[in-house]
Amino acid sequence: MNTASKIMARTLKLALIQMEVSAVKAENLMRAMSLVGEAKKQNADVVVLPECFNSPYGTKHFEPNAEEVPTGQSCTSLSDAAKTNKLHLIGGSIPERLVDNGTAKLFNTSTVWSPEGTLMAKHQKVHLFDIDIPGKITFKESETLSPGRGLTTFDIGSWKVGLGICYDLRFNEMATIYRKMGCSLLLYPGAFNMTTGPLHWELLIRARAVDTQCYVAAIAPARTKGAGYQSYGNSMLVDPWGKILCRADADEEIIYADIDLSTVEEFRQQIPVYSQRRTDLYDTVEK
Ligand SMILES: O=C(O)CCC(=O)C(=O)O
Repeated sequence: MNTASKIMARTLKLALIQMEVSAVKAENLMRAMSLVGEAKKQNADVVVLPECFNSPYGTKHFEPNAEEVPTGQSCTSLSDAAKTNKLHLIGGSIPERLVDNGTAKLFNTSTVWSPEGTLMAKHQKVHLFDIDIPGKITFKESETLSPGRGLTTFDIGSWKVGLGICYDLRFNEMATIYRKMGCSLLLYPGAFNMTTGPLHWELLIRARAVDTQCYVAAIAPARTKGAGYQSYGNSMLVDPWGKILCRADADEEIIYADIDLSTVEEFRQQIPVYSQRRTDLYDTVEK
């Protein structure tokens, strides 16, 4: 996109990078940057990395890999990659260290970079992943992370984009509010696991798409043999009809799809559920 068309772009080519993540941060950063370069060669306008792309996903990895935003090493790499390749880059997520009222806290944070390399937005995961399925998976992000306190949108061309991280995908109220704020595309870097992934990942992504009448993309790390947390993978992009436009399997892969604002507008016109809502009987509160 040139500068003029960027302002009004109604179609975008998205690249979702389902990358393999190792325990070595420098390796992950190099790998991410090289995959962003590969996506650029395929003419991607918007590139999205997975949740926790700079370190393995797991509570013991958050503190040693945490960085300040936007001055840390991972943000510097993301800014450079966006600027070098002249594209919008959503930096999956990283563990963020932030001193809040004199107390150091950690967040699971996604950063958004403009083609000039500037930080456009950051989203701190709002809903922490605390679950307990006996004999299957127990995970408590809140042991080490603090929850974000706000929702996050940003604009690319004519698109308003709503951002969430992984467990945020389960909360339809958040997606509904993004729709009410004018979003047409929702992005969820995420890393579902082998218990919840097979049953819920596709179901939730398609449900959020049909409910909000938005394009929805979810971007996972590749599944790595021997890793403590087995990512389900299966990154995908779904259109407002709930149709899967592209989908990865478990391994490292970049998947691509074109999105068009006309599809959003037509679907909303043809099945106009938003104007048919009985807000006299119910509503989603937007504070
Ligand atoms: O909701 C799930 O099943 C998985 C969520 C998750 O892995 C996360 O929030 O990082």
